[in-house]
Amino acid sequence: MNKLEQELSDRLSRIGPPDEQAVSRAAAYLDTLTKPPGSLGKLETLACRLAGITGELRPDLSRRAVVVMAGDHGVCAEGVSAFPQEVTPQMVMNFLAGGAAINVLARQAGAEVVCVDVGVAAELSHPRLVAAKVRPGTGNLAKEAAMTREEALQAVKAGIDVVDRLYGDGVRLFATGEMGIGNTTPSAAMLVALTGIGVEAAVGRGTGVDDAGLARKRDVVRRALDLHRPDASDPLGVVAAVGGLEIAGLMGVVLGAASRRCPVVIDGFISTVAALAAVRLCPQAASCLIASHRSQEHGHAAALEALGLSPMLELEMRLGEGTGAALAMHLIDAACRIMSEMATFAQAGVSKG
Ligand SMILES: Cc1cc2ncn([C@H]3O[C@H](COP(=O)(O)O)[C@@H](O)[C@H]3O)c2cc1C
Ligand SMILES: O=C(O)c1cccnc1
Repeated sequence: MNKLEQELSDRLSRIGPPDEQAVSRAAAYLDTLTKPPGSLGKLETLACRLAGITGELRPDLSRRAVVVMAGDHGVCAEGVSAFPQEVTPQMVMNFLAGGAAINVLARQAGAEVVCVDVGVAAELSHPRLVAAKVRPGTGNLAKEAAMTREEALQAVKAGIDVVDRLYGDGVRLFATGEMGIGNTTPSAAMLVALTGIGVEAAVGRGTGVDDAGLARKRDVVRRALDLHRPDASDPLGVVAAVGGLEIAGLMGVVLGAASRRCPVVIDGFISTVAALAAVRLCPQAASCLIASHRSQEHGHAAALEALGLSPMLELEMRLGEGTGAALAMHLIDAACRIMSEMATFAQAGVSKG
């Protein structure tokens, strides 16, 4: 085992199961509040999950960050996106200027946006950009490996490092976001490799490719899987062969947050595939995941199902960047406020049934 593998393995060994006692205490407390038992539905489930993750009934999740991992994709050469690759760095600059959808929705949710260059093809420099470029874009996965295993490990580490630094600053709630033109194609390839579902079920239109573009994407995914034959039991090998640098970075965000017992809100298709790969690497990490929404991207429902997650929102969104996750933070706030502000039957003098 080399140094990075050893470091990752040490980190994974720190990821534990949810605190079942805290879950039971939260569930019992919810039943003392002035409402029929269970009547707040998924908000109650969420309050219990937050207790299980953090070990606290009323965790302080006021410091929060959306980590937007950015990377480029060699597979864009196959014509798999409706947009050109230069949009990736352009959008990164938009994130840093505060003008993208994720900036708006994160501001509304009280979250900072932390943008990480883990593999943008162009050279970028900005005081607020986290510079962690592993390589300038992946290889074209239809013809060669997206990256080496060592590079995948470096990208995972970049995600863990960002979480560590933010945790040190007091951040206790994380969300996954990404930017990388072409990234629905490697995400679909990873989903097929990890779950065995059909290519048709995994590949969707991403930014909005037409029927010919969709057929090209499916063909590319088939060719890539034929070429690399990734092993589902080796998630690092899967992300290295047919994944993306920002996807590996998001695996690190999930694993880093789980190792700190912090909830991590999962956004759309790409983020969910990254979370699935992280959970395949470390099944215990599943307990820290909060699914935000179901995106319109064709394979997202299957990815959520593979994780056994039920999303809170269905807003017909298909953007990524962490936008659905930022919106779900409002529901996390709602669940926390229920636990701290609602009166009990005894306090309010309301008769229990
Ligand atoms: C302006 C713009 C902003 C975006 N923000 C996120 N994405 C989303 O679209 C890309 C994935 O779709 P595909 O695989 O079809 O390229 C990713 O960058 C994803 O984050 C965007 C896409 C565009 C064009
Ligand atoms: O579900 C997503 O996150 C998504 C869908 C399409 C394009 N980009 C992201």
